[in-house]
Amino acid sequence: MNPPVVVTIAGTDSGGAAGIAADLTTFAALGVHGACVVTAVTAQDTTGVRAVHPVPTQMVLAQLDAVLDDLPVAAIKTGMLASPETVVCLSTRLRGLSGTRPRLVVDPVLVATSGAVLGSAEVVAAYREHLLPIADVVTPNEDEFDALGRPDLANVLVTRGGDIPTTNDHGTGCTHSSALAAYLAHGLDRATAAARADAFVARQLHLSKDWTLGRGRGPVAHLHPLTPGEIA
Ligand SMILES: Nc1ncnc2c1ncn2[C@@H]1O[C@H](COP(=O)(O)OP(=O)(O)O)[C@@H](O)[C@H]1O
Ligand SMILES: Cc1ncc(COP(=O)(O)O)c(N)n1
Repeated sequence: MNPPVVVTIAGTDSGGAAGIAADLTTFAALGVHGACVVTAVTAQDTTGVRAVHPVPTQMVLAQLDAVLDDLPVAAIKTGMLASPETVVCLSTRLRGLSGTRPRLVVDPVLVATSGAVLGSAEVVAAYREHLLPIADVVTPNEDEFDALGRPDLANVLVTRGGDIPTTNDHGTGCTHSSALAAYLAHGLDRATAAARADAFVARQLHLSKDWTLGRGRGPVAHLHPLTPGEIA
């Protein structure tokens, strides 16, 4: 039987903690086929974001069209969108989809765990006007919820850390929204999918809580360890 297909529309993180790396590894863990549309390349590590190179909006749309024209997409997750043009054009493309619309999870990546601002005021305005209204679920953290002007919308699910003591939490927001999209693609309702996504992130945070990778906020684990004999 075919696995459900989920697309992430997001940026890369050279440190492998957040963005596309987090999304595709989460999809693989949760039994969905992951496709990816890259919106920006970041030079980033556990201590912060050094540089951002946005992918031109036409190239973002070309990637998305290639996926949507060929694969039966059950769900889409958006992460870092990098430019207001990308937010607006993407929203128009998604709104115009015919047939059964994929479930849409919008993680409005505006502030990184390191504190770096990843979305300008123009990006915020474009989210509010174009993307939030068509999402099934929007998953801002507290800072992003504030940046968006605390929208009073039924589809907004504000995420708030948790009680696992760890500094290895870089990539948790991406992992959480990807897990939510994967569970929706499997057909779960929103409340169940959200609860399962919380549990999935907690499991991964447990795996990485004692790691000492990098000098800053280390990565949440993307591993799903096989037994030692299966690995090497
Ligand atoms: N320390 C933690 N303990 C348990 N769960 C956590 C922790 N940090 C994050 N999570 C889980 O990850 C989700 C996203 O976390 P959040 O800190 O809001 O993400 P980000 O700030 O990276 O966007 C939370 O809703 C929660 O389910
Ligand atoms: C490319 C990219 N996408 C998203 C995030 C946010 O992730 P986090 O909130 O865990 O820093 C990030 N730092 N980089």
